[in-house]
Amino acid sequence: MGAVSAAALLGRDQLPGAGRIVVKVGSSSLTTPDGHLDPARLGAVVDVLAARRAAGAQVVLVSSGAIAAGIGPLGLAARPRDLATQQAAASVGQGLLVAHYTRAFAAHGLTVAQVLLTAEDTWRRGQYRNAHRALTRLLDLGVVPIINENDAVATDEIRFGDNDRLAALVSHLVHADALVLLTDVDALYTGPPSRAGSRRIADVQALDELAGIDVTARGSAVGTGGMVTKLESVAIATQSGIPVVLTSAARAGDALAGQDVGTWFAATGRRRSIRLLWLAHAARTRGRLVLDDGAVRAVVERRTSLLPAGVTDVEGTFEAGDPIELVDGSGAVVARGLVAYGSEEVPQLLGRTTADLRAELGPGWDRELVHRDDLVLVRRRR
Ligand SMILES: Nc1ncnc2c1ncn2[C@@H]1O[C@H](COP(=O)(O)OP(=O)(O)O)[C@@H](O)[C@H]1O
Ligand SMILES: N[C@@H](CCC(=O)OP(=O)(O)O)C(=O)O
Repeated sequence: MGAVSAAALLGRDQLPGAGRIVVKVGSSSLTTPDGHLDPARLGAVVDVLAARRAAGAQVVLVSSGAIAAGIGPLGLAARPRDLATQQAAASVGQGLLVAHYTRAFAAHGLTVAQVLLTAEDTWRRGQYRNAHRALTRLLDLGVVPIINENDAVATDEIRFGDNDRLAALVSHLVHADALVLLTDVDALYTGPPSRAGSRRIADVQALDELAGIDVTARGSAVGTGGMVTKLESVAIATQSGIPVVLTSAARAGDALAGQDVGTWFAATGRRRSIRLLWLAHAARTRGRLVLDDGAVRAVVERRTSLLPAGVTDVEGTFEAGDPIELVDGSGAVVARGLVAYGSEEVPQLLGRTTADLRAELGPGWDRELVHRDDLVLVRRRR
């Protein structure tokens, strides 16, 4: 089966031929407003995916809904806001969610697997390899993996919170041919769908075309990121060569059949490092390094590593390997990177040449603060 496509799908009409797809379905498409699973709507999504499996495609399902499905059984009045209660609700809801999926897929003769991931599992090398190996083996065995974030163990700092970006990283992880984002609106609109005059956007060749559209309106009471995180997900996928279709769960069948529904986002880039995609679009940074003008030019124009000599200040608390921001003298972010030292070690290095540091502190202290392979530039608004 076409695990790694030679070339990206060029349009929605090629979707029926996709060999491996990742489908993400949001909480609002699976649950009732009073915090219970809606077996009819869940079953409708499963019917569409099972048909796709029967046609020979491999399908990975990224399903939200654990927290929303835990609200009713726990007798909560609304979606909890604090992390501990969210984790409790997710732990209750996740079991119910997978029980429903297991039954619904079994009715089509299909076996499912539950895979719970944290953000780090999608980009840290060791975890990434394990997740990749497990998922590809499951797909080869004909299983439908059902992925969710491991809400019960993810802390506030490392948590995605929404599954949109997780789905894009999973698409990269499994070398998907396409990502399908299913939500409670049938497409991306020029403004909030409820506002008169908002129009459906059918095709997006490059995300720059979306300047000016309004995605700020909050979504459903149970969903998390609204359209903002969906567009971040689209950026991650399309920039690494994976096209995206965004539509409603009710239109999933039509979308997978290649019909003119939803919004099609063309692939714009080629497959690239998942670590850098995560760093650019999904990582929560832990601190900042302030760069002098020479260091900004070196990093931005000459794409060099960041050396301690060009850094004037350090903010925040972080450990070696953590994501941080690189800012210029005015505080504008110029890049994001994985820092090679902890924040407690940095002050003694500032403004010093690597030769001085080696002479005074010893070998190992002359390494880059942020290596160029661990840097992504942030486009600055002029
Ligand atoms: N420009 C827009 N086009 C379409 N939907 C939008 C737009 N701006 C905001 N939204 C909202 O985004 C919501 C979907 O996000 P969300 O509730 O997080 O869904 P899910 O639970 O499926 O992840 C829609 O209900 C819609 O009201
Ligand atoms: N992991 C969480 C996902 C949170 C969530 O609501 O996401 P989404 O509906 O995709 O915006 C859960 O299963 O509840």
